[in-house]
Order: sequence, then C-alpha cells, then structure tokens
Amino acid sequence: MNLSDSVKSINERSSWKAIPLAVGPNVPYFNDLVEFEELDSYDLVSAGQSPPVAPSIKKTKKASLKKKRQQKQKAKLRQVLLASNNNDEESLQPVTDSPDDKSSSNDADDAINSKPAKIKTRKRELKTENANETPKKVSKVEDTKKDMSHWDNLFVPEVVLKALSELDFLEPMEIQRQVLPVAIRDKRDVLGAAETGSGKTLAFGIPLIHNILADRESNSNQAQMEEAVHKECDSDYDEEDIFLGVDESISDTKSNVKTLPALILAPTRELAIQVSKHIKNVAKYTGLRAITIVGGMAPQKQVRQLKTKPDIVIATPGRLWELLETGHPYLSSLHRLSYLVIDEADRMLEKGHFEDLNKLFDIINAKEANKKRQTFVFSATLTTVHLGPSRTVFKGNNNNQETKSTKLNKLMKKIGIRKKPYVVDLTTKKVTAENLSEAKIFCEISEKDHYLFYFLKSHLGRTLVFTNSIDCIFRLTGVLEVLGCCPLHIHAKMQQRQRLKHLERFQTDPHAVMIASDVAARGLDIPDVKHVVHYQAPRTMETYIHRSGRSARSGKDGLSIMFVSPSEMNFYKRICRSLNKEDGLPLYMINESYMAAVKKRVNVAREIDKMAHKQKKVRLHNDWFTKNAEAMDLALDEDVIIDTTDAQDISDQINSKRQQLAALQKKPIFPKGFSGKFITQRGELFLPSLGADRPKKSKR
Ligand SMILES: Nc1ncnc2c1ncn2[C@@H]1O[C@H](COP(=O)(O)OP(=O)(O)OP(=O)(O)O)[C@@H](O)[C@H]1O
Repeated sequence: MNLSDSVKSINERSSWKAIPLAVGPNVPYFNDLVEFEELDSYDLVSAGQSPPVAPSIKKTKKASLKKKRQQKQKAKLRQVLLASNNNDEESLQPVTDSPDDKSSSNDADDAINSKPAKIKTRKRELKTENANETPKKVSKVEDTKKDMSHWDNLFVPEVVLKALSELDFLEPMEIQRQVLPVAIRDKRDVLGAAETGSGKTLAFGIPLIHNILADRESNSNQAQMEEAVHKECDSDYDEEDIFLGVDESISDTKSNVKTLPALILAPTRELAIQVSKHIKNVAKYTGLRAITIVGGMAPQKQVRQLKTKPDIVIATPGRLWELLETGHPYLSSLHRLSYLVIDEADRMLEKGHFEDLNKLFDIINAKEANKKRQTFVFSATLTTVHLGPSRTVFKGNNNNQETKSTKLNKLMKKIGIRKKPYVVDLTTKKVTAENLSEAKIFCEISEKDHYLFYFLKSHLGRTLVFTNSIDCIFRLTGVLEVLGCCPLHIHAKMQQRQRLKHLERFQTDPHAVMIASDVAARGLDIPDVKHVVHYQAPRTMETYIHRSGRSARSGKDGLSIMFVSPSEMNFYKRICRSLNKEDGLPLYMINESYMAAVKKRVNVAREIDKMAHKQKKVRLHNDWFTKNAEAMDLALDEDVIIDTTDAQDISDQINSKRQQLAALQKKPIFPKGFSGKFITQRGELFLPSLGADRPKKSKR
C-alpha cells in the first residue's frame, strides 16, 4: 500500500479516527463515559483469566462533530503532504502485520501521523489483541544480553525494558502480568489487589509511563499536523469549525500550556518518596520527569520543581492541598489529569483520615473534569472485608456486613470512577504474603519486654517492632538502648529528616531493630526485613496485614509474631476471624529455661531507663524555668524548682545498675548451638542465625 492508497483508505473509513493513538480499531476501549454500574457488572479477573471484551461506546453529538472537524483537518494535511512530500513516500509506508490484518486503517493512521518508530512498534503490538494473530516480541534490549522475553506482549516500551533489565527484573510479577495489557492496550481503569510485596507499584507505574509517552507522541504528531494545516489553510475554516472552537488539547500544545498529566497519591511521605524512586528507576531512559510533594520538607523547593512542569507528581494529600491553595498554576488544572493513582486506597479513604483528600477529589472530579481520565486504585487490602462477630453471622443477620463489592463500590464512588473498571484480585485466602510464617505469644503486658528481648536475641536479622503509641516507642527505645540493641525508631511526630535518616540506617544494617508506629506499616519496601513483631496487637485486620507485609516480600521468607495481652484478646480474635484463621495463629514456642536470664537483664534495664528518664525530666523542668526567668528578668519562686540534692545519688544508682547489667550481659543467654528455629510457611525449618554471622557493628 502506498501513500495515496493509505489516504484513500482513510477516506473510506471514518469510524476509527477518533480512537486514541494507542488503541487499535478493533480493540475494546473505555475512553468514553458509560453509566456508573454496580460491581456485579465489573470485570473481576483473577490470575490466568484473559481480559474482558469492552462494551460499545456512546457517541455524543459534540464528539462526532469534533471528529468530523479532525477528519477535515486530516484531509487537508494529506493534501499538503501529497503536494509537498512525494519523496517521503518510503518513510510513510504503512506497517503491515500480516496479510489478513484488519488494520489497514491503522496503517493509514501511521502514514498520517508519520514516523516515530517506537510508537509504530507499540501500535503493532496493540493490534495483537486478536487471539489468532501472532504477538510481536519486544524482548530485544540493546546493550544487554539479558533475556527479557518474559515481558513480551505486555506493551512495555523498549526504554522501560532497558531499565528493567538493568534492575534485573527479568520477568513481570503476576499483578504486573495481569494489569499491563489492560491498562496499556485497553486503557481501562484498574482496581488492583495483591499481597504485600508483590510488585503493585510497577503494575501502575509502567502503564503510566507508557501512556504518558504515547500521549506525548500523539500530541506532538497532532501539533505537527495542526501546524501544517494552519500554514496551508488558515483561512479555510467554515462556520461549524468556528462554532466548535479549537480542540482543547491541541490549543494547549500550540500555546505551550502544559497541564499535569499524572498524579499519584500515597498515604505517607516515606511511601510517596519510595514510589517516586521506583518510578524514576524504570523511567530513567524515557525523558519523563517525576517529582515528589510531601510534607515535612521545604515547600519552596517543591514549588520550584512544579515550575519545571513534571509529567508525574507523587504526593501526600496534605502538602499537595497546601500548594494548591497557594494557587500554583501547574496545580490549577487537576481536573484535567489524564492519569490518577490512589495507592493504599483503602487507607487513604478511611473515614476521618486525609480530610484534604476529599477537597482534592472535589477538584479532580469537578463537572468539567477530564472524562477520559484513567484511574488506578491499588492496595493489598482493597478487597478484604471484615467479618462481624460470630453471633451476628450465626443468626444470619449479616445485612450490614461489608462485602467485596460494597467495599469497592464505595471506593469507586469516592474516587470518582465512572467507567467500568477492570478488577484484578490476586489475594488468596491467606491474604498475608505467601511465604510469611505467623505466630503469637499470649502474655501479660508487663512480660512483653521480656519476650521481645528473648526474640531479638534468638532471631538475628532486620526486625521491625510495631507499637500503637508514640509513648510506647519512647519507652521501648529507652529500654532496648540500655540493653545494647541500638534500636532505631520512626513515628509521625519526628522531624522528616530524622524519619528518613532512621529509615536509611535501618536499610543499611542487616541486623537493625526499628521501633515503629503505623506510619511505617504500609507500602515501605525495605529489603530483607526478616521479622515483624506486633508488640501491641493491631486494631484491625488491615493493619495486621500491612505491618506483617514489611517482611516476606518478593517471595522471600519472613516471620510475623503478635504479642497478645489479655486486654487485646478481642482485637486478636477479630483479626483471626477476618483472616479465616478459625484456629487462631500458631503459638510461638518459647524455651522457658532461658527466660530467667532474659528477665533479669530486662528488669535491670527497665530500672535504669526509669531512673534516667526521671532524672532527665527533672533537669529539663528546672532548665526551662531557670532560662525563662532569666530571659524575663524575674526572680524564681523556689517552689517551682525541683529539689535535686539527691541527683548525685540517682546518678550513682544508675551507674551501679549499669555495672550490674554489664556483668549479666557478659554471660550468654543461650548456650552454644541454641537456635530459635521455627517452621516456615513452606514447611521448611527456619534457622535464625545466632552469633556466628553477627556483624562486628551490631550490638545485638
Ligand atoms: N518484575 C519484578 N521483578 C523483580 N522484582 C520486582 C519486580 N517488580 C517489582 N519488584 C520489586 O518487588 C518489591 C516489591 O514491590 P512493591 O513495593 O511494588 O510491592 P507492593 O505490592 O506495592 O507492596 P505493598 O503492598 O507492601 O505496598 C520491590 O522491591 C520492587 O522493586
């Protein structure tokens, strides 16, 4: 087929012309708005199933007029090209996939839009939806000998494939395999649920990158086309053209007004920063720019970064709202977003959290919002539901019980998804990560420190200890410090710089212990966290799943252990019921013969910590009053100052206790050869390393 044939073919076909660049004529797509439908009619897809067939599209009158106008413009351009560029015929030759290819219209489209080879490759891929066609391979990555063929047919741009190969991501994870074709080829909205650490970030990250790149090319082609048409037939518009006005996207290209294409919202600063890193890693050869907008950091820098008009903004709702309120121009068109991602969506939309998010949604989903926006909603607990108390279920009184579909419907309404989404739910009955071993210890509150120290001493390896309160973090950090465990900590009240510093140190020491609040429960991808300890029982099943999910990521083994005191029994039972663990979690076996030695050390450490804490409090109190009195030139009332005549006594006591503890610590708690072994989820014997491979630095 030569150029004039292509042109003829275009004239004969009009129905495909409004189809976006990345979507072939016989490929289902959902770019037009369809009525909001309840979940029963969604395409709920699990592993191994193929994508659904799309419904027909409602065309509006305005849209068809717009298409007509675009047709006219294309016809003009064809004339221009034919007249001025006969020599170019070879480069404008359409690409044909196979003799029986039904895509002549697309070939013609290629000719019209001319060149970029990359997009041509993708477009040919995008036409392979027909099962009879042989899919094209994209696995050849230059400059590398790595076999990337597992990524074939997932529409990954070559530039991304190159980055993936450098990262040694030689094959897609299951959620990526499932989501990529639907999100890229079909441009569907996606609701994705899969276990923690299963690669959800790139399941939305790669489609974002692909689709933004495709939009970019499409826009620049359109701009070129427009420019040619404007040059040749500027005065040739009829009344209808003038009435319809100029297509907004074209006018943006022409006037160089760029609006933000993609926004990713995450619940915590650390997670936003991490998502940003993951995306930058795979987008490093694309020329796309991503920036992070989170609280706790200087807003001036973020404002400056926004001025560079990035392609992707990864943000927490609070700071994004703050900048939006200041009227930053690049954020003033959030309603025109092309891509929106809500990571950890169930958490983000929890009642009472993220008030700013609702205000953001009001803008993002305003009346004039981009109806073609593609939305991604992900979480490991997107489809998990809470079971009510057994007596309610028993009586069959479960009318108010949340179901998967009611949960998803609620989320969709809040987020403003009006198109039929594609739901990928890869969560299993276990819900927690496949290779995670789970256990519990029933104990009194006062015994928790003992069991924690026992655990830390018998299980070396990176360990995250979760608590429910900041006070508990302070106390526990103090005690473990005295015991020589060098704990790190993280919670929402810390300065952001400190939070990141502690996280970094946690990532670099393979035997580090970190005491954390739930600010670290979701999404954080710290390599090789061997153990998660729920020092205080989580209040919900979701928190349990996400906390535990910091371990056993990407197919690795891990252990989650919950300390349950009598007052926490109800939470424990409810979590087990919701996780379908009728028999509860297995008991963690403690060798009681070593507990006496453990208790001695911990009790002394607690005494030291208590005295040191009291001493510090008195010092701070007195310092504060003295300083302020001096500053105001006032005489201090003696009653205000706490008597410190016994301060030396307390210091002496602390020193003597420290010596006592040091003497105790000299003796090993466990005999040589002892191992806090446990059976892993895979039924193998897990032997935690003790002493032998302990790094010199680690004080544990
Ligand atoms: N195709 C791949 N091959 C190998 N590793 C991958 C691949 N895709 C992602 N990863 C890595 O797997 C790890 C887990 O991915 P990610 O953080 O996206 O998980 P997640 O499902 O979002 O977890 P969570 O639910 O806890 O947020 C990351 O270190 C990521 O870099």
